Amino acid sequence: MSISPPDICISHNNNNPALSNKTNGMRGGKYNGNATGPPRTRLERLLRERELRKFNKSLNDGDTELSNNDPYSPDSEASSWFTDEESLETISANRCSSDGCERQDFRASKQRLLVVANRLPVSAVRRGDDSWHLEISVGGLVSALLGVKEFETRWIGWAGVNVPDETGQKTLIKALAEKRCIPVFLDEETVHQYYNGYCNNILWPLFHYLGLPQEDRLATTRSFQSQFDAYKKANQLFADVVNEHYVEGDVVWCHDYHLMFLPKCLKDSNPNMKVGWFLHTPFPSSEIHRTLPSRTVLLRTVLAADLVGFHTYDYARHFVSACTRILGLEGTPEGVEDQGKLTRVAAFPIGIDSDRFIRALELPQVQDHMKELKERFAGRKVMLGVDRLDMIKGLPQKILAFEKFLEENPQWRDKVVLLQIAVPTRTDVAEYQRLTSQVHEIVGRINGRFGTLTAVPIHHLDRSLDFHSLCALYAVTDVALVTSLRDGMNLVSYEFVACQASKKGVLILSEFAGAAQSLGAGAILVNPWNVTEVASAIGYALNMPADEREKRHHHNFLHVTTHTSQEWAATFVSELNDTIVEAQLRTRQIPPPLPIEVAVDRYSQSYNRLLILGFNATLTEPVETLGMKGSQIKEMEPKLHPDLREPLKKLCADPKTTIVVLSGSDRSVLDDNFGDFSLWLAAENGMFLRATKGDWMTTMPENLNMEWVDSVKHVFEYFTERTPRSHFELRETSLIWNYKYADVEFGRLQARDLLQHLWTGPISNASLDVVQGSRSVEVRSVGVTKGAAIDRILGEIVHNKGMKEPIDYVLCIGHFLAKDEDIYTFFEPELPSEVSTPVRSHTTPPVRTYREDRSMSGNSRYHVNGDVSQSRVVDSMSMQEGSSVLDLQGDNYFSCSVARKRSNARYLLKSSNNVVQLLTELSNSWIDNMNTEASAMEGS
Ligand SMILES: O=P(O)(O)OC[C@H]1O[C@H](O[C@H]2O[C@H](CO)[C@@H](O)[C@H](O)[C@H]2O)[C@H](O)[C@@H](O)[C@@H]1O
Ligand SMILES: O=c1ccn([C@@H]2O[C@H](COP(=O)(O)OP(=O)(O)O)[C@@H](O)[C@H]2O)c(=O)[nH]1
Repeated sequence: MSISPPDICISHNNNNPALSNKTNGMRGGKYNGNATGPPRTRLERLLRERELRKFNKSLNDGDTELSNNDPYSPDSEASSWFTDEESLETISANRCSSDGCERQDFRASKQRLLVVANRLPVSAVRRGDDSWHLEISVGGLVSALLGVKEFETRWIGWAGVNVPDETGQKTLIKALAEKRCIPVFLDEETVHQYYNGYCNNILWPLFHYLGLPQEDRLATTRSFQSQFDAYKKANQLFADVVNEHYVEGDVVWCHDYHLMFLPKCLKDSNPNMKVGWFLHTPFPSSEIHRTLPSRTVLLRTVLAADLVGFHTYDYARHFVSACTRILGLEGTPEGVEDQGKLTRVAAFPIGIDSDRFIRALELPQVQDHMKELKERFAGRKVMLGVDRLDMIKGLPQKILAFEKFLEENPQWRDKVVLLQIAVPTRTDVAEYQRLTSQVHEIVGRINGRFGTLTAVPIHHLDRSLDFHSLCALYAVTDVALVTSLRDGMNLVSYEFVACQASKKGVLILSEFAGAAQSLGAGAILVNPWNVTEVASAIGYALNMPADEREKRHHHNFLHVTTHTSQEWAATFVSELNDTIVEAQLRTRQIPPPLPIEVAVDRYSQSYNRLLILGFNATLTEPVETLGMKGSQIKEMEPKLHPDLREPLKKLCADPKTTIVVLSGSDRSVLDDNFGDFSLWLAAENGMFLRATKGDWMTTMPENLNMEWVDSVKHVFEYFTERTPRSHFELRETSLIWNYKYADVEFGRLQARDLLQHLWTGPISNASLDVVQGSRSVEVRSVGVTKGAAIDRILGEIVHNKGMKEPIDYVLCIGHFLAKDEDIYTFFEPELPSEVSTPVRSHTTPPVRTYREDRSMSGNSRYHVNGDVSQSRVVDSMSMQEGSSVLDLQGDNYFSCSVARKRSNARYLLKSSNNVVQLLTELSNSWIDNMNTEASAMEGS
């Protein structure tokens, strides 16, 4: 195959093709969106990345063909998992001289990838003081990652051995460097507490639904803290090694439950590092995860990553659910959001390097081995199990099901054999030792029961096989039996399918393995706990007609050969790169932090200031975790932040400052919290107003239609009854159903249902706004927004105070719903007139100017976008004729969102704690000014 030089140029300096706009010239790129411009959406970017990968693959295929005569070729005798990778590098270097620079450029642009996993692909065995033997490690994580060749990869991990001495460490580092591996040295005690203890005795069983250790529960409880400390310490050691080897632009890919702390450790030392985390085991239902004493911290540390991946959609869903239920965070279709920061969560089903298995079957030594096996088991059907000797693999259940099959089908007793490869694993953990004895005991019993002098029904091997023996075994098998009680994916099932192109044997697969979601259509799915069901599946498989076997095999073979480990890694890395691009775009849309000094300085230099303050989440204490804690009842009644009392009092006492608390809450809530301050209260989104010294008055437009209330109330009552811990409030101008203290997910489902009811029923013809908060649904009459109310409120205040000077400073801060953000634009001279809001009905256009107009009648009116506001006519004779009520001189306007990063406000304050700081500084600046003025007076 010849490959013409590509009309594609990948930037040398930029490792991420998604970021390079030079890739646009790609020939035949269907997804460029626009032929020359950069892709605009996330999907466009990802599709283009995919195209690019396909193109790169075609280049690699060219290399493979060229490499057939190469001594390092994967097909050659010298083939090993490492020489595969080395050969690619060698070929690339060799080709440079003959093939010109472009190919060299392509190679140079390979993304550097740091794979960080507890286990290195090789385990080290010490042969002497300075000599080491390296053995391939067994397990799906290693198999899959060794298939990944598209990147310039370094692997960081533990070599499975304690190396206390300096000579040993130095020589091992050198030996591993040849395999592109970098060791993390863990001492014996750390391995005991971190790996055997916390990882394999606590997290592993829990994530596989086996619960926390039951036996010797007290001892486990006592040792929990020390094991967890060791876990954190080990994760930090991994982070230290990553930091040592990290080069800017690298992608750091952390793997598995051993390293849940790692993303946080890495981001703490370098927030710009691209960090992904992938879990190879299941992530259990949040109900299981909730039992873990360190449940909160482990979720938080993982969320520090940019991208979090799982084998299946179910695991991803469970993780998001744990984050919403346990951390009280927002779960979105893209991932988990915390204060505007998104951690993307998605499913990336792993695969195998299928070509490697298919090619291996052609090798003479594999063919010879297959021949031997066929002769050895001639006249008998071969059933195969290949598992690490782990309780999650359901070995006792598998063997018992086979026993039942033999019991019920005597005609098969001398016609079938079960070959079970049981690879010893985690042998220092007591649970695994017990399992080994149990399996041996059952196998012995069955062989004694059904064996003859010349043959036994079960051949059980307590060891691992080399790659070629395994391939031969897969190829001669009639029925593979995978009965995991839970399994992240299970690559053995994939490998079996890859090796069955000629035999087309049957796969019996546990429905609790991740692989059931991808190979379920071709396999016979079973519940491994149901021994009777598995026994009858064995019978069905052994008797299956050839055409059915072929169909089933074909289906799975297609999947295994297209969803490869290369594809898996490339997709993950590409999405990780894109997540960074996306985060940068999002960051650009977030308002900058409020420059508090400037805001205070301008405040102190102005003469007639207006402060508009929201209440909930602005003047109240921040609530860290919603929905899980015992203090919910207290939180249900919003209370003024205690640290705000003093500054607020001082500000109220300043004659140059007018304060309005503008809230969605009803009047009694504002009365309770602010009754003893001297300020203005605007309740129910500004529909009611009072100076604290006076009575409530309404600012409601006169023709507000409230006929809808009863019918909406019925719907709200219905949903409140059916959603524990939800409640609704009936206000004069709106109805709000709140599920902030209910189960978040159930609340959200109910909210969806409720909206459906409303839109198809009571409000289908009414002129209403339906405003969806993050945990609430509010129905309001059209025109009930804070922005719409502010002109009426302002009119009243100007009139009431007899203001003579225009307002020359406005500070407007709140945690307002998008619908109410029209308050910001009311004062904003620059913004475009369209404000996006998540409501159905038309919103009042934002107001650009606010000025008195006496030309229409004897009374003054306020201009709204050039039109005259119909809502209120104010007699403000006190203001000079024709003059503006507002004179903000451009920069004396500070609109500020509290904790909502997606906002039209000019600035952002992180939480109400920052509001405390701001108002304290404002109040002090006034006192400072007074003191200065007093001493000036004294001086004169
Ligand atoms: O390193 P060990 O403690 O000896 O254990 C071996 C590996 O076991 C687990 O493998 C998982 O990863 C596979 C590939 O994604 C998946 O198919 C399988 O279902 C999982 O059990 C473990 O997650 C790895 O970290 C271990 O290295
Ligand atoms: O004697 C053996 C038995 C198994 N394996 C490999 O171990 C991995 C097992 O992965 P799987 O995902 O099935 O389960 P895990 O052991 O990772 O839980 C597969 O790639 C097997 O090829 C091996 O190399 N030699």
